[in-house]
Amino acid sequence: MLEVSHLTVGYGSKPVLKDVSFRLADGEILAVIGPNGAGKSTLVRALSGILPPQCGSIRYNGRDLCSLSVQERARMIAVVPQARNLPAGFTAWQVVSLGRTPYLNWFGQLSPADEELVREAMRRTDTAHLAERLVGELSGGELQRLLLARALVQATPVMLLDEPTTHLDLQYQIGLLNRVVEVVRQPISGNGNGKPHSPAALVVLHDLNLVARYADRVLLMVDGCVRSCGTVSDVLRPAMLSEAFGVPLEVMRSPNGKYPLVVPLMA
Ligand SMILES: Nc1ncnc2c1ncn2[C@@H]1O[C@H](COP(=O)(O)OP(=O)(O)OP(=O)(O)O)[C@@H](O)[C@H]1O
Repeated sequence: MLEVSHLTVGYGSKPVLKDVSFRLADGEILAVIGPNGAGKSTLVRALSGILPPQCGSIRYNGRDLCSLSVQERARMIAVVPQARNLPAGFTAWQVVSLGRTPYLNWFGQLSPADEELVREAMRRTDTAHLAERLVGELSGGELQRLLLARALVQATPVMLLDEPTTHLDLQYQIGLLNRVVEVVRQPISGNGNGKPHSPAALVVLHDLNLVARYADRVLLMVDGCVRSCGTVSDVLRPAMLSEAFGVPLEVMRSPNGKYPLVVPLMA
């Protein structure tokens, strides 16, 4: 269980996240939504350890993440970032292999088991055919899938994904989120003790209909604060969403009746 309590974080002394609290259970997908500038990426940066808390705490199973070494944290939290400053001269295989860095011995070489994990993650993310390609030659969508593969081989109990569908076409958006669901429900082992472990996934998403389809719970942020946190039907309410996003929105049922469908009301 990841527990964020009364977290206040900022750049310099000015707080951006203010008194943010929520929980994320193992095997759960929590979608973080909110308007531009609400603090979603700042939350990902804080959870990944880039920004230290000004107040409050971030704990996993009671352990304060701020007390961990860089290597310990890398075994705890994997990030699929929005920015892709990947070294252009690396092959796709090398980039995915970097996910095993926190587990490598002093010589820094992948074991046959590590290589098998890399192959499995590349199969699962439909990137196996790219293994020998240089990342500088790949499309945004291909890079996004590689970054998911890298996070998978890191085999951490918590995964943070910051707008992972941004550069993907509709087919790959659905494919990527299906894979996140698959990993959360049927994880791969590789965390050193050989036991598969269901990670918790926090996913920043802008598309509210993908949120409705894929999230177990939703965290709505406005102006650095938690406006609402709960199930999809608790949070995807027309009045609350319209106020948060500043446009009138209606929430209907999808044609198959299974999911809420968020529709902007155009004048
Ligand atoms: N490096 C930085 N230095 C100073 N302020 C920053 C920095 N990065 C973000 N901010 C500010 O923090 C606030 C929250 O930004 P953040 O990127 O977390 O929002 P967001 O919800 O992820 O937005 P978006 O949906 O546009 O990606 C904004 O006011 C932004 O200007």
